[in-house]
Amino acid sequence: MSNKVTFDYSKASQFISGHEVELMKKLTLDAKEVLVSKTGAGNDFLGWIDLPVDYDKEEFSRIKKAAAKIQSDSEVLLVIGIGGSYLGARAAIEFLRHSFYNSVDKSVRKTPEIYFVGNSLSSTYIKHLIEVIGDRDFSINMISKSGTTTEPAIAFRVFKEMMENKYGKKEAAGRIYATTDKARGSLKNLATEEGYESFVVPDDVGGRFSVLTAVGLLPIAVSGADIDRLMEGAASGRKRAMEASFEDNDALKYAALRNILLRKGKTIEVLANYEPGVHYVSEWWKQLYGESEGKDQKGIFPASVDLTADLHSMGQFIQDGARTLFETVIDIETSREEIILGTEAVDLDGLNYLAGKTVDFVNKSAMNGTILAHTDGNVPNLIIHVPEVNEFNLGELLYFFEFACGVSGYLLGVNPFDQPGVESYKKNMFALLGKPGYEAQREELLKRL
Ligand SMILES: O=P(O)(O)OC[C@H]1O[C@](O)(CO)[C@@H](O)[C@@H]1O
Repeated sequence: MSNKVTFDYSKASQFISGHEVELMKKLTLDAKEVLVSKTGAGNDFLGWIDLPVDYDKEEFSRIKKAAAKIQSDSEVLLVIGIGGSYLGARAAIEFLRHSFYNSVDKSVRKTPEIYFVGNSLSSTYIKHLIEVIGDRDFSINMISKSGTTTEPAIAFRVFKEMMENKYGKKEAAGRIYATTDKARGSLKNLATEEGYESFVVPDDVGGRFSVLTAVGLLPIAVSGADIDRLMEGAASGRKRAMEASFEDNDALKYAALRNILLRKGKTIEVLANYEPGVHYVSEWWKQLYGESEGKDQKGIFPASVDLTADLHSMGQFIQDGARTLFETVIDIETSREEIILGTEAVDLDGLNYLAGKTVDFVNKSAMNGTILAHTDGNVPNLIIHVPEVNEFNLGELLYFFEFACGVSGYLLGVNPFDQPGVESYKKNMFALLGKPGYEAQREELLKRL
């Protein structure tokens, strides 16, 4: 067992031969060169590559100070944001902290409850969250790179009003933290006008690559996780991705393997986990790969399953449905907690054969059995081994996925750093809402409804 996050395609050997990897190696190394020399499409959005070793130290220490203040004066933190301004923080907190973070006793958690909002337009969700906050002290971290995204802007309007009613405008301003562009956008203007403490999403870091900026770091720090170790892990992931030869370079091999499989008709990648705490890492990964690669009528559709739960729902399809899938399993090698099964005097549930074994042994047996079953069902299985759950390993894992994504996008022949397709629904929504400037589209759409 390695003490690093590693990529393993040994279980896919019946689907991919050595010479295919050899042929893809050259293309992959070329794609890596395009990425690191910053000569490819979207090269003005490559600030994430060096972030783990070259970040704003002054801002990093302000993030820690702000986190300490929120921990000391708030029972609840609201994190308002969507997509890349939401998923990284949630992924990290759910991965690193208690499975029942918000409901476990404060003496165990020791930090504020953290709720995410502004990632839907549900008035029910917002109203219920207002009830959860009740009359407790709270702070807001409003996150939007553009500063104009509708979902978080709507939530912010509601919770800003709630906060100003509770504390008055001046004290409320001291409880609102804005993470946005350094100069542009309505959120930046509002923050300057109202005097909110502000953190920057660098111009050259796109939303889905921003988890290691203040976007992710402030909420993660409030949760009590160690952001220094997170950055150290990412720096280690960066060193390996930038410097290792192809044979020792897990990020490059992952990019190569998924593109070999795509060219064999495997157009869907299912990211599978066996730990509920990994669920939001998959959600973050789906945006990373979906927005980066799904364009020009190309790409691998990123899907995810939480196992073993989904073996009892989606398992049938993975085993036996259309053979357009490959699976990438995130294997958390060492469970954070251990439960040893006891012996029953009368073996009514028939589980005495497992007495003395750990629940994680059962989980790993399910995982290993499933990898073989799905492989037998002609679903190539790739595996990412994570030795244990900690900040360092998460940093390595996040960077591994980001670097592989950039390389994979260039292998596919797309610009991995834009997302033109997300504008279409926005235009229609603005037209239907009656936003000034959208009058002509509104008439057209109303006729079609
Ligand atoms: O941080 P912002 O500008 O609110 O954007 C949130 C998300 O919305 C998108 O722009 C898509 O509309 C994503 O790329 C981004 O992560």
